[in-house]
Amino acid sequence: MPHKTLTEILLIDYRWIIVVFFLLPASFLYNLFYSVRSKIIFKLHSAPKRHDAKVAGIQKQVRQWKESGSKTKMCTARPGWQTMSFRKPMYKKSSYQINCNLVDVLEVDTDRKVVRCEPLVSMGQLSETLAPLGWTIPIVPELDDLTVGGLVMGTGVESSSHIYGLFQHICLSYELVLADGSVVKCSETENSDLFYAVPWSYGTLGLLTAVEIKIIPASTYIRLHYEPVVGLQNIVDKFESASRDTKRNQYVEGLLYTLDEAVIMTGEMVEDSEVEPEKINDISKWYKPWFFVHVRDILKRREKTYEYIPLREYYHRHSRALFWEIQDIVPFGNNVIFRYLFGWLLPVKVSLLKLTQTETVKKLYENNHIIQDLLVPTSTMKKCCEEFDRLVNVYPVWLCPFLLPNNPGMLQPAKGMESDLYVDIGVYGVPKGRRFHPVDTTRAIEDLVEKSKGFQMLYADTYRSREEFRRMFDHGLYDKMRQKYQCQDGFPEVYDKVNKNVRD
Ligand SMILES: Cc1cc2nc3c(=O)[nH]c(=O)nc-3n(C[C@H](O)[C@H](O)[C@H](O)COP(=O)(O)OP(=O)(O)OC[C@H]3O[C@@H](n4cnc5c(N)ncnc54)[C@H](O)[C@@H]3O)c2cc1C
Ligand SMILES: NC(=O)C1=CN([C@@H]2O[C@H](COP(=O)(O)OP(=O)(O)OC[C@H]3O[C@@H](n4cnc5c(N)ncnc54)[C@H](OP(=O)(O)O)[C@@H]3O)[C@@H](O)[C@H]2O)C=CC1
Ligand SMILES: CC(C)=CCC[C@@H](C)[C@H]1CC[C@H]2C3=C(CC[C@]12C)[C@@]1(C)CC[C@H](O)C[C@@H]1CC3
Repeated sequence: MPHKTLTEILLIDYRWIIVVFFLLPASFLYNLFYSVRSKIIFKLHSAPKRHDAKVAGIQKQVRQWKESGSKTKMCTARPGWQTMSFRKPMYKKSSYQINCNLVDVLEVDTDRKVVRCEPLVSMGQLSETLAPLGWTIPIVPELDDLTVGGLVMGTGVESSSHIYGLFQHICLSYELVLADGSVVKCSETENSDLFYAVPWSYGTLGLLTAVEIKIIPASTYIRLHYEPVVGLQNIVDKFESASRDTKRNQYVEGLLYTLDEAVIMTGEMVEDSEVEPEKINDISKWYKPWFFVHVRDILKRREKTYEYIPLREYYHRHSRALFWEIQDIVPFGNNVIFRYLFGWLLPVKVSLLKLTQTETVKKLYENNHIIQDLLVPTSTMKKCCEEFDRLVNVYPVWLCPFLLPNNPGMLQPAKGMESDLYVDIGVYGVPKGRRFHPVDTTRAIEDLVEKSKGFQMLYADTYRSREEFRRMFDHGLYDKMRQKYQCQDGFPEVYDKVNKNVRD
């Protein structure tokens, strides 16, 4: 690397100074402000009254776009640095941006078992609203700042997905503003073709304005069992059998620490009366070790054990360490002194990290880092883990099972007519293999995923060509919906929003 300036040294080698002294306090204040605001708005019940006016505002903007000659395509005005992806979308600059300031939980209907919310509601905000009422959505993707809109239009997966499927599968209806400015509601029974086409459409069929999501009763604690397993075949067998045992295991997750060693975690909600107080672990308390370190210690001790974790803390267990990505930015972040002094300021907001990363840091990540989630049938899990080990050799690896039902839409299960059990293999970190090349290696991984009849999560870089992309994702229904709702002028195709050339 050429000679670095003092500013570069500060921004790359000592990025933690910026993070610890500026970004952490800023994240804390930001979260505090919005948490208080969200509570007040929810208590006042003012959001539902304002929702229709806000939707009318979006319709007005779409009509203005039409009147201005529909020259460029539309997208939301949410700035690229705020999104939960390593990249900034470049198409935003040249698109007609529609301001969708829809940030509130609208209604919790415990009779119908539904929560209705606006698309910018975050997972942290939603779990914080529902938990005190004794309810939860069945799948809570773990990073606090993931939004309902992003998870519907992209996808969401969590350790309860082996029962409930992906985030789209717990959604009951969507309200959208279409390219002609009209508002439409779709569900399994109303405009069902549109309902099935919306997930993975990345805002290219319409602008999402509200989502109804199923809710289930929530306990205060979950009992989490940790089982260290040695040998890849044993790991795969244990993971698969745990995932298929949906009666016993409400939550299943694996952390693979080497190709041969993993901890498989299974959990269930428990009544307060079942909780053994001496076995409670408040894992998100500021002085506690990061979750993946806690689990690694259990692996080192080869200790089969269990503990009781407050439900919200379990849901957001990977937020504080951004899975394990924060260790590259604040290497001493898990040190006990740091945790006691600054731990309470975590998690740092991904959006602020993105906003303050310099071009050099971005290039460093681009060339020496991988962030990918590969969704493959569990029958191919062993082969995929072996190949990812050969290609990138990054650990820990996140293993999260999910059920893929045979619904119409972009994702078709490998087995054709039947729903299938899949696994999300998440590789995040610095590849140790000397052979790593950002494009060639990612393409090799993508080829393997395609051969395995799997899918790539699209918040991450994709180097597929348009044809390869269309082979991975079934565009049959999507193309029909784009025609039916005259999207050609209004919105780009999914590929034109997610391919590497339109992301910086
Ligand atoms: C662009 C953008 C715009 C937004 N606009 C709005 C808006 O206008 N209105 C709005 O309401 N929200 C908005 N949000 C969402 C908001 O900023 C936050 O993401 C959200 O409110 C944070 O909620 P949280 O309490 O879960 O987060 P945190 O800051 O993590 O938590 C707050 C409190 O919960 C505790 N806590 C954290 N994790 C756990 C856990 N696992 N278990 C138990 N306790 C825990 C903490 O100790 C803390 O006391 C916006 C987000 C974005 C990205
Ligand atoms: N556990 C998990 O499941 C995790 C999931 N993720 C991924 O992160 C992404 C979500 O991140 P987040 O920051 O919340 O979302 P983003 O802002 O990244 O939005 C994702 C896509 O959804 C579109 N979109 C969002 N809101 C609307 C709306 N109201 N109307 C129309 N289109 C909309 C965006 O369109 P536009 O470009 O026009 O704004 C964009 O194409 C998903 O892709 C998800 O798969 C990441 C980490 C963990
Ligand atoms: C559980 C699933 C499905 C995905 C988890 C993905 C996360 C690990 C990544 C999503 C966005 C990523 C970003 C970073 C680290 C990894 C993620 C949190 C950075 C914070 C890394 C440092 C850069 O400077 C900014 C990145 C922003 C996005």
